[in-house]
Amino acid sequence: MERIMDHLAHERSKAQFSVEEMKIIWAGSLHAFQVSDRIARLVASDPGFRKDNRAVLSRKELFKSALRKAAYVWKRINELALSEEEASWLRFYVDELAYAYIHWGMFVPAIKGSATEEQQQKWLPLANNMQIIGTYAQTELGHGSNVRGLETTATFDQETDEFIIHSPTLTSSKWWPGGLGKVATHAVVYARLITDGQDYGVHGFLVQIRSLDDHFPLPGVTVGDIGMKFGSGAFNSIDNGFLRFNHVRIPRNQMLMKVSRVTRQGKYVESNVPKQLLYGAMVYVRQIIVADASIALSRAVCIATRYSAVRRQFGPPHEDENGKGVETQVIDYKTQQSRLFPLLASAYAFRFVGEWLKWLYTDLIQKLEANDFSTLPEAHACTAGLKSLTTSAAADGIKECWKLCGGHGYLSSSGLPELYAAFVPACTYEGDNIVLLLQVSRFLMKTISQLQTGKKPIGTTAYMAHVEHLIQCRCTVQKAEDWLNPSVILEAFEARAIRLSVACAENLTKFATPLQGFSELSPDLVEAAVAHCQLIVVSKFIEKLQQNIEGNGVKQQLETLCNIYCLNLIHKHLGDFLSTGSISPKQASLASDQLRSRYSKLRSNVIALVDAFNYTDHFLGSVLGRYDGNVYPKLYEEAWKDPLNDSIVPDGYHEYIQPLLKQQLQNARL
Ligand SMILES: CCCCC/C=C\C/C=C\C/C=C\CCCCC(=O)SCCNC(=O)CCNC(=O)[C@H](O)C(C)(C)COP(=O)(O)OP(=O)(O)OC[C@H]1O[C@@H](n2cnc3c(N)ncnc32)[C@H](O)[C@@H]1OP(=O)(O)O
Ligand SMILES: Cc1cc2nc3c(=O)[nH]c(=O)nc-3n(C[C@H](O)[C@H](O)[C@H](O)COP(=O)(O)OP(=O)(O)OC[C@H]3O[C@@H](n4cnc5c(N)ncnc54)[C@H](O)[C@@H]3O)c2cc1C
Repeated sequence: MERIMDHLAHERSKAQFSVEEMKIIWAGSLHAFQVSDRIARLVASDPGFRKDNRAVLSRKELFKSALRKAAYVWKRINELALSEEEASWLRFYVDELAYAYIHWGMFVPAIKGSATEEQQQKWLPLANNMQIIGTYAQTELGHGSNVRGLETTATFDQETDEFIIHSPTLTSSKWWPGGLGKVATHAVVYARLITDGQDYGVHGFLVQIRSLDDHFPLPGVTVGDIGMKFGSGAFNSIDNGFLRFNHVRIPRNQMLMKVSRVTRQGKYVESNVPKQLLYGAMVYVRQIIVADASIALSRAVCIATRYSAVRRQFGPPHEDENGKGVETQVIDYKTQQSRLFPLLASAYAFRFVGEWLKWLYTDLIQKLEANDFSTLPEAHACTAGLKSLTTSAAADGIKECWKLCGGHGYLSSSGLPELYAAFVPACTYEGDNIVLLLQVSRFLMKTISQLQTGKKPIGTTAYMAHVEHLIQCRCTVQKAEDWLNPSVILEAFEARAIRLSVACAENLTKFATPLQGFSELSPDLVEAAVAHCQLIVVSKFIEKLQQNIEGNGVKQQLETLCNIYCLNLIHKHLGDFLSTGSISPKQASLASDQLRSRYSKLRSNVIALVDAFNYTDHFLGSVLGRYDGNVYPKLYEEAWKDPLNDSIVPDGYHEYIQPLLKQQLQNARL
């Protein structure tokens, strides 16, 4: 036991940089670090937030436990008079999915984004004080990605000055909204607005669905839970629900009227803001999900890295600090490094691009307030594309981390199966990842076509202004060290991205209609979108390194991580880089040489680099990822806690095992 604890301490002593300074870089600022650190400790030390083994709880127990914690969170927020920032850290570290995620993450933002000032004044205090609990009811049984295809109707009745909300078919039943099944009292419902016999498409409506007295559904409302989801704990603490309306009436002023409104006379009036602002809550949440992807991936990487330093298999006998013969730490196997270190680098890369995206979103909101809608298409493309890229990579990365831990990774007590099950739906919710990449490609094709009209591309597409150079430039790498030059890396990624996009644009012209072309070429368009999004991540990582980064050795570690992130992408997408002529086979081979050498450089720092995430053992929830590396005794202890070990002889022995054994013994004696 002592030996293992000493082992991680030895790993930490090898770090070539200041972990405390890196913690601040990871958190984003000294202030962010201090607040999150304080709240993380507060949560970890409060028995009310203890994490039971969720995998062994029944659905009802799990759900009730999430309700209890959500209520306790609210109590502590009020008792401690926490600020909004502190409250969201508290919810984050409690780490139990519950209705509050949708209430705060989607219901409140939808009201803020789509309601008029007057409507906000009425509804926000109710929501902020939790006098009502809301959900976001957009998806239907028959329609998820295709929002324009939603079937629920909101028909204006001029006589009573009301909208009649109705589910005309089974497929129009709302299906999936979190917190809807058993908790929410209200919902922002997306429905087709019909007035004067005309269908004006999908709009948002605030609808009360349950009584605030006895919690029963209101007349005309049928509501329930959609059933168990993948993974034993994970998302099953949330009541994703179904919802059907039978001519439910709401006052006219419960239509969210910032984008357009219906007058007392039933006239549909558009405002001067683009209709896409109705989708504002999705842009907001996609941006948060990118940050969430870096957190989910970094949790898994932290577990796999610490465990890989503890776990020993094979190898020439080494001597430990006490001169005792020991096997090789699995982290020293080059295969382990080539699977693990790019994930560590990705966690950092996603953190920085998430930080930038938060800035882009804040900037968008400021511009929207000043009636400047010019950056909305780019914000949509960036949030959609980066949500897709980072969640797909994080979900795959978490799964890889579990395999990196061998058999023990498959145990619930490793924390990895639940982390995976809880995170993998991020590839689907808030927009299916492929559908979102197709949105990015549409934006890219539009940008390329506008180049011919002389319109200057801005923001993340600014590189497209150099199309002529990027189409024909040759990569200048001659030796492996040349790959450490950021401008060389950037140009290779820009060349690959633009060449894939231009090829798509040229191929699209070969089809009878753009629609047909988009359909036939969609796999290529998705690849072009991925290349563009990877370029954004790469360029934001490089930009981060150009900032003033303080702390002993911190910048050097980030440079190594950035190199690993970029070179590993080249390695993984070699087909793209070679087929577009962005690099040559010889340069590809030099990139691989450089990548190997970066792994060696990083090796002695990896434990400290995961320590910089500053995750408490409570938050990590993993025996394998414990800070002290005391894995084996704790695994043994956890095994004893399994309900099957409550009794020596299992329930069922007398019914099923004993008679069987007896019968077989008798048969043998005969
Ligand atoms: C909730 C808390 C979050 C915190 C996260 C943290 C932790 C996570 C933990 C737990 C998470 C818990 C819960 C998860 C919640 C999940 C909630 C949901 O899933 S809500 C439902 C989300 N649904 C979708 O995302 C549907 C996806 N589909 C769409 O978004 C759209 O329909 C579309 C595919 C993008 C558009 O298709 P279409 O081609 O029909 O486009 P139009 O509608 O005609 O649009 C035309 C025009 O508008 C542009 N545009 C589209 N979307 C947007 C947008 N959001 N913003 C700005 N602009 C947009 C589009 O590009 C077109 O432009 P143009 O080409 O110029 O005409
Ligand atoms: C855990 C979880 C929580 C959720 N929470 C909420 C919530 O709170 N509120 C809410 O309203 N919704 C919620 N959703 C629903 C979610 O937003 C939808 O599932 C999502 O938008 C995808 O839609 P879909 O399920 O209809 O998939 P589909 O669109 O049916 O996708 C199925 C397949 O078709 C492909 N596909 C679809 N369209 C195209 C296309 N045009 N081109 C190429 N391929 C295509 C997709 O790539 C995918 O492979 C939640 C979902 C999950 C899993």
